[in-house]
Amino acid sequence: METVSENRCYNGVQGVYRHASEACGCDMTFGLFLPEEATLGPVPVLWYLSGLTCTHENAMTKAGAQQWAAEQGIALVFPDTSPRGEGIADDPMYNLGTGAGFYVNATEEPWSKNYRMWDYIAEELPRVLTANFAIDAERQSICGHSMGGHGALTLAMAYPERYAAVSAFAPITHPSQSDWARKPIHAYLGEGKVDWTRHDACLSLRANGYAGPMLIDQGTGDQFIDALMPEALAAAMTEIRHPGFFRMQKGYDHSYFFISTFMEDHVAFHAEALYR
Ligand SMILES: N[C@@H](CCC(=O)N[C@@H](CSC=O)C(=O)NCC(=O)O)C(=O)O
Repeated sequence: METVSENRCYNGVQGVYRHASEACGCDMTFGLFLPEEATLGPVPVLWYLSGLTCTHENAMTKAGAQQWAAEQGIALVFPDTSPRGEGIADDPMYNLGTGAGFYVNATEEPWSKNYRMWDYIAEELPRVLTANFAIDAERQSICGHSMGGHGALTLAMAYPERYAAVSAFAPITHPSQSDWARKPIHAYLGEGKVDWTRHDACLSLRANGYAGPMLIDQGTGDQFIDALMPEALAAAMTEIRHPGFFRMQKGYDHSYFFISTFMEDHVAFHAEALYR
């Protein structure tokens, strides 16, 4: 593993690292914030899954999460959103290919060789983190934004024993019905072949339930709200009587100004679940 950079940050270290990924068949870069407590022993970790067009860098530099994670003694991991680089399949559309892995294991050509973001996030990167850093694999929690909110919700619902809690900022809630997500997920997994109970949070919630803590923030001024379908997740949560928090935040859009405004709440929410 290669250290790309390390900067002191809120008494901890904000690092960027690169490693050869087996799951994605290429080098992958991720950001990792380690609080001061990591110098004494393994610390809990909060995953942040980013949205369309993002690299590991967007949330790391714009979400303002480190100060709250430092207060709680929690590590933050900022993975990339897709495999990328020379020889990796891509598409001119911003919601397919580079920056748009949608947290699935592609089965269709030309994507299946590299686009295995589900395995990368659920299997490979956790191993890399615990082998190289003071991270406690028994205390993980997960959040995300937009496409990353979809990833966080579906992974948390698939592995309820692994993640202490889930939260999302403006998640794509119902990808089987969303103009943003249906087409790319069909490209990766094949139209008519998608197990939507695994890759659609609303359908997963209805099919399998989810007992963990859940916090959703959605801006009322979000320019992409039609594709995100917050009403679908609110309905699914209500139907299964999930005791989660679903907050419509007046006037907020889809940007990192929205995310950074509510990041303190999300980190505190995960800390409560991780230290329970
Ligand atoms: N290219 C599109 C949308 C780009 C965009 O808004 N991306 C969001 C995530 S959207 C859902 O997954 C984002 O986080 N961008 C990075 C950032 O730093 O803001 C367009 O331009 O309309």
